[in-house]
Amino acid sequence: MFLVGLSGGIASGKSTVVAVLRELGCAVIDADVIARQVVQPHSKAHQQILQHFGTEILLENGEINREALGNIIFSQPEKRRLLNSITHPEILKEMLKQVLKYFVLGYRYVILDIPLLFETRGLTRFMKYTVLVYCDPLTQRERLMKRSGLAVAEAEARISSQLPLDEKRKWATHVIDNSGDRESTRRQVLRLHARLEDSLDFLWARLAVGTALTGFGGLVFLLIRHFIS
Ligand SMILES: Nc1ncnc2c1ncn2[C@@H]1O[C@H](COP(=O)(O)OP(=O)(O)OP(=O)(O)O)[C@@H](O)[C@H]1O
Repeated sequence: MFLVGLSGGIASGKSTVVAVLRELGCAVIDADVIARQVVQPHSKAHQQILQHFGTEILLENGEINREALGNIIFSQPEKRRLLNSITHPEILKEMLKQVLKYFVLGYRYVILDIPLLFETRGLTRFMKYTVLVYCDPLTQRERLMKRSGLAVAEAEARISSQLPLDEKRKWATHVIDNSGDRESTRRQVLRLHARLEDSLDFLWARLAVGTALTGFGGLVFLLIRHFIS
């Protein structure tokens, strides 16, 4: 099995692409969903966040007020680092669990949908391939304005607060251009899926685990034979 990182920019079409991949039966791990799960009440991260940020960042139902927390870390970089040091290990642990689940289930590849994949260089090291869901700047702005009911200036401000898609494009091994209609995007996703399914890269992980299990089994066998003889 191998890992494929997927990312894009605001309103570039990640959800649209992921919907097609899920429809094809692909294994997709959504980092955003996991980031929400790991801070649910009674979790380790929830308790640590409370310890460091106080009860004022709680909603009435006990959940973390993401907007309030977002405002704090936006203006205080050291708080952002603190929050990341609490949540990132938990997110990675959960992702790893899900990757293992899909490995056991026999999937050839797993897609990790990670919003800041290209900004977090350390992560791309673990990906065999990286996919950028691209959209030309004008279309991206138009779709964002329509979807979120924003004025031109607001949409531009949100887009320019991110690393430009043309910059991310340089880092991606595959690009899905979602500037056209949905059908064109769908065709590109089908082609990409076919290529990834046909790739023999998945064999390396199976071979490595197979070799390790055989080695471990052999060791156990030798130990048993040693102790009963
Ligand atoms: N090919 C397309 N043609 C027309 N509209 C599209 C197309 N792709 C996406 N859209 C629309 O553009 C908007 C953004 O798409 P989508 O939600 O897939 O992007 P996203 O990258 O997941 O966004 P975000 O990360 O900001 O939530 C949505 O309203 C969606 O319906």
